[in-house]
Amino acid sequence: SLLSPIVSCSSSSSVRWKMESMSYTTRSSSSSPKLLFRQLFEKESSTYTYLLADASHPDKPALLVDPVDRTVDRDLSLVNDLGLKLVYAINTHVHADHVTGSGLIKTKVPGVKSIISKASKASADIFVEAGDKIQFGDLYLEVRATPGHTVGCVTYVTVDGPDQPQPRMAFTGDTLLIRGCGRTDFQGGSSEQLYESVHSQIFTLPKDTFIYPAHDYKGFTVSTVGEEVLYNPRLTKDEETFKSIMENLKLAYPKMIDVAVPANMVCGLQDLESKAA
Ligand SMILES: N[C@@H](CCC(=O)N[C@@H](CSS)C(=O)NCC(=O)O)C(=O)O
Repeated sequence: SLLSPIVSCSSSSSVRWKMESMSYTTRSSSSSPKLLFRQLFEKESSTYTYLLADASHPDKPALLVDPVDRTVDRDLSLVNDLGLKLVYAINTHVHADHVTGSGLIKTKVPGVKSIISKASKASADIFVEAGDKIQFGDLYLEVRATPGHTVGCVTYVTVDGPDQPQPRMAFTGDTLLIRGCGRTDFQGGSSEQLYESVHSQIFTLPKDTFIYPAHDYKGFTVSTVGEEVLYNPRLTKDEETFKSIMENLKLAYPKMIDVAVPANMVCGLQDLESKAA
C-alpha cells in the first residue's frame, strides 16, 4: 500500500533493495510525523537545494534534494545545527550547470546514500524509477518520471496520506520552473516529452500542491500546481506552440556544462577522483 513500511527502490545491482533494513529507532509515541523543511539557495547557479526531515522521529532522518558542491558545508552545518541524521543525497537529474554535492557529502558524512534515477545512467548508491517511494522516518517521497529536460529527469512528490504533509509538495527539478520550464536542447532533451511529463505527472496533482523547482532566475521561491496551470507562459499553450517557444529560446549553453555533466555522471566526484589519481 501507499504507506507500507517497506519501501523499495531498484538498486545498482538490479536487486530490489528494501529500505526496511535501515536501522531506525522505533517511534515510541503515536504522534504523526512532522516535516521539517528548508529551502536553500546557491547563487552562482541559481539552484535551490531542499532539506527535508521527519522531525518527530527519534532519529530525525533527513534528506537533501539537489545539493550543490559549493554549498555542501553550509548545508551540512544546518543539518548538524538542527540535530538531524542525513540519510540520503538525492538528485532530480544530471545537472548541466553546477556540480552536485552528493559525492562530496558522502565523503564527509559516512553512511549517506546517493539517489538518482535509473534512466539517468549516472552512478549512485540507489537508482529509482516511477512509483518507487523514498522513506525517511515516517515520511515518503514518491518518484514520478518526468523526462524532457533530460532523459532521466524525475520529480519527487510527497505522498497522499493521513499523516503526510498537506498540501503536497513536488520537487520538480528543471522539468517545471516557476512560470517556466527546463530547456530541452541537450542531454537527450525533448520538448514533446517535457510537455507530456508536465501535463500527465505534475498538472494532474491537486491544485494546492506546492511546486519547488531546482532553479529560479527571477526571484520566485515557490508556486502551486493551480498557479502554473493558469499562468505558466509556456505550458499553458498547446503542444505545437510550446514546441515553437522551446525551439526559439536562444539560450547560451550553461557555462559549466563541459565540467558539470561528466562530473555529475559520477556523483560529482570526477574532480576528486582525478585529484586522488
Ligand atoms: N546561464 C546559466 C544557465 C541557464 C540555463 O540554461 N538554465 C537551464 C537549467 S540549468 S541546465 C534551463 O533549463 N533554463 C530554462 C530557462 O528558460 O531559462 C549558466 O550559464 O549556468
